[in-house]
Amino acid sequence: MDSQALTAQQPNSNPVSTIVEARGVTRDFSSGGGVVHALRGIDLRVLPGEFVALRGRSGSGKTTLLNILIGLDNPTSGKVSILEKDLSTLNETERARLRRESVGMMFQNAHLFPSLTAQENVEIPLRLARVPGRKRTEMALQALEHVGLGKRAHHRGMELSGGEQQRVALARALVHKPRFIIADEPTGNLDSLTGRDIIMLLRTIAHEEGIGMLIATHDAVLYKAADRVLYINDGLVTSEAPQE
Ligand SMILES: Nc1ncnc2c1ncn2[C@@H]1O[C@H](COP(=O)(O)OP(=O)(O)OP(=O)(O)O)[C@@H](O)[C@H]1O
Repeated sequence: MDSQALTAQQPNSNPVSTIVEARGVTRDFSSGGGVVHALRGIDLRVLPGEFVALRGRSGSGKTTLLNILIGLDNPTSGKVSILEKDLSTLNETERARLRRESVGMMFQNAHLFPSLTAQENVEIPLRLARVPGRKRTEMALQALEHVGLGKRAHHRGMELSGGEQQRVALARALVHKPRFIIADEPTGNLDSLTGRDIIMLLRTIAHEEGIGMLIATHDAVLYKAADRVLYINDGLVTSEAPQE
């Protein structure tokens, strides 16, 4: 492994008590001559090994919050830390590096390259982190084994079922051994049984590997499986369901 790939793994070994924290986070957008207060003072914390669901209606601010929590967008006010590092103290390059090294992401769509094999898809973040070829292959195969897809490693994205594609996406999110996984509706395109398998897999991995996971979802199975459910309503997060 080259020196850059080695440095890429170092932050993942520091012990921390908090994976991600938001304090007083607001986000205003200018829109049509007015201002939209998308987030209105959000406080939350995800601890190592916690599997947390984020529940909220369309337009409640989930995507805005997720983007801010991984430093893809800036809050209007308030503070966000990942692995106890205040994101406002990092420049764009440092944030991108923190994401590459410590954050895994999943979405409703697996976003695989259809003509690449499962293994090649999982190797993509390792290529970005400049992990050399043989090590890359070893890590990708290990991640695919981990999600129960060792036997599909050489199948192309387009030859896999929806559930298998989402497992490949999970292997890709896990391959660089992140500390924080953020997911936006990861079971949204799956039938309920396949969705349940993915949820249980995510939960087991969070608990066994101490990865903090925050999953925005409308999936009732996920609310039940979660260690905690956070509710987002009109730009505010609470631990109690809001009054309908
Ligand atoms: N770039 C933007 N400019 C103006 N308003 C925005 C922008 N992005 C989001 N908003 C507004 O902020 C609020 C929260 O949007 P957000 O996309 O975070 O909601 P969401 O909970 O993710 O919704 P969904 O579940 O439908 O994806 C909405 O009122 C939205 O219209």
